[in-house]
Amino acid sequence: MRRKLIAGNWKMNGLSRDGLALAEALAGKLEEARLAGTPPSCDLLICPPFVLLPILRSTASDAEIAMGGQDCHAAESGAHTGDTSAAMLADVGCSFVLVGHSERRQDHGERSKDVAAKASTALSAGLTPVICVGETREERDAGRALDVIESQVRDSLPSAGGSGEVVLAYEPVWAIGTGLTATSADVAEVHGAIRKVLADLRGDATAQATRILYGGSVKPANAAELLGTADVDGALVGGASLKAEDFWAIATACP
Ligand SMILES: O=C[C@H](O)COP(=O)(O)O
Repeated sequence: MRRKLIAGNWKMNGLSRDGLALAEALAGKLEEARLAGTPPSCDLLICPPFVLLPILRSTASDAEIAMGGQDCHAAESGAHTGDTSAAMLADVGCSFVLVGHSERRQDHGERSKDVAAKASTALSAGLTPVICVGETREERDAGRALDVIESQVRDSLPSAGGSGEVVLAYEPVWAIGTGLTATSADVAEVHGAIRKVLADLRGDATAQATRILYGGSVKPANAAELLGTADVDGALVGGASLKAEDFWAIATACP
């Protein structure tokens, strides 16, 4: 049984006071729910901007909210101005890191082989990489969505020698921040295809144990349907993760 994971990607939003207020509001909701004997049935993860991680560390860890970075470098350390290593993320309390988000692929020219290298370094640092994949509108309209996603999964997974949990996140690029979402049928088809690739590469047991998240305009209003879709093991939430009420409503929509 895969426990659902609701992950908030705050992207490049919020100053320290905003981040702290958001984390504290979430922690408060969790505490209330635990005291009432109704804790959410999912794991919670927040991925704030790098500079907020040390500031949020104790609030997150006291509330048992996992923290993740939004990216890491593929190298362990060295002359990489402006970059952050996986070990640095672990050092400030992260247990996850997003890799290969479409905004990184678009804005920074990251290719799947770069994503695989980052995922591999993340595993070595003891982090769980959340490997993001997804097709563009043009690719879907051309009937190439499944091919594109399958090849992104194959090429973005760390080498088979790497051990440790990975999480996959399917985010159709055209659904990110647009208010558009894939239909449940499309999501089920893509998630099923991703699980098949995982089974092919890593075997059935690993494929069945691996969480595959959906991302792209997940909101309180559509969360229950998306989270109830076959092979959907959680959500990677952007805009709606910036409001504690909305993120909490998504978390509590987990079946
Ligand atoms: O990482 C999160 C995704 O890019 C989804 O963002 P969104 O929920 O604002 O569409």
